[in-house]
Amino acid sequence: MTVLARAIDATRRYGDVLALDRVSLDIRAGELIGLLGPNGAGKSTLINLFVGLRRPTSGTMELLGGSPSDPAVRRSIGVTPQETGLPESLRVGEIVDFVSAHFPERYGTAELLARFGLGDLVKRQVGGLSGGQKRRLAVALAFAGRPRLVFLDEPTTGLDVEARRTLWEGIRSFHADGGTVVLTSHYLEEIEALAQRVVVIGLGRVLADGTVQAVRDVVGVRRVSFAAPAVPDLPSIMRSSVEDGRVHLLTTDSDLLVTELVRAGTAFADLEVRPTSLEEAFITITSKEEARA
Ligand SMILES: Nc1ncnc2c1ncn2[C@@H]1O[C@H](COP(=O)(O)OP(=O)(O)OP(=O)(O)O)[C@@H](O)[C@H]1O
Repeated sequence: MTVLARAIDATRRYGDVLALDRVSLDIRAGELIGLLGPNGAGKSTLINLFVGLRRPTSGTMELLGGSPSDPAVRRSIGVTPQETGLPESLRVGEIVDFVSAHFPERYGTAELLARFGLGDLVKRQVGGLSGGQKRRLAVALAFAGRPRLVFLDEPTTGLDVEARRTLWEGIRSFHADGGTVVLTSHYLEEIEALAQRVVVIGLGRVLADGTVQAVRDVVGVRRVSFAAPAVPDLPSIMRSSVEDGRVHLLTTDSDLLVTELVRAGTAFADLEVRPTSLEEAFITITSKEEARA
């Protein structure tokens, strides 16, 4: 399969901060890739290197057979950064026309807006849009030049459920037409809904790269908590803490942990088992990585 973009041993430092640590990654034509990771993991930095907004401190980035710093190469990609500012006094249709005019190929304004559920807003001034509508417009603009490859940094931040689904439909239809998409998200649910391939980033490194199912197994950590006087010492506990008299245990196998608790005769009350937040799962995974490093 054709490789559209490639990171080869890419490292990026900001002063003392090592934001990306020798990342190698291929983005192949037709893929819909989710970059998943906690705050500060390095997702935006990786996107910024791919689209030529930053250069790697060491290593190489390739984009569409050339360099991301070449404007001619960048004309074939679309990008929505994490934060965008749109001119408030322009109308939605005018902004789409303005952005599209920079590209040799483009969607019709009405078609592009319809794809992202913004068809009724073509005459509306941007200043009069809701936050969610502005975000959808910013994402739609990444597609204005009929790109081969689109990078979306947290495209659905601030959107309600319905707006999020409309946006997903727009992304899916671009992908169904043969487009390639790389998007970042904190939400496992979003990645599951959209992506076939998930790349988990933590501490500037690729911690997992595979199908959604494979990665779900990686982050399949559960939190078992209960009231007890002391933290038990059991093999299936990955990490433990005590807060206000409650013991919190992280484990990949909550059934086994509860069995072990009972077998060990641990006195516990008010048992609760729930999925960890992605953040908690990542803390566990990345701390395991740190211990290994
Ligand atoms: N311009 C900068 N100057 C200094 N440090 C930076 C800069 N940009 C990013 N960093 C640092 O690099 C690390 C990676 O940041 P990055 O924005 O790539 O992470 P992220 O995974 O996109 O996070 P988030 O999910 O919060 O957007 C963080 O520690 C961040 O503080």
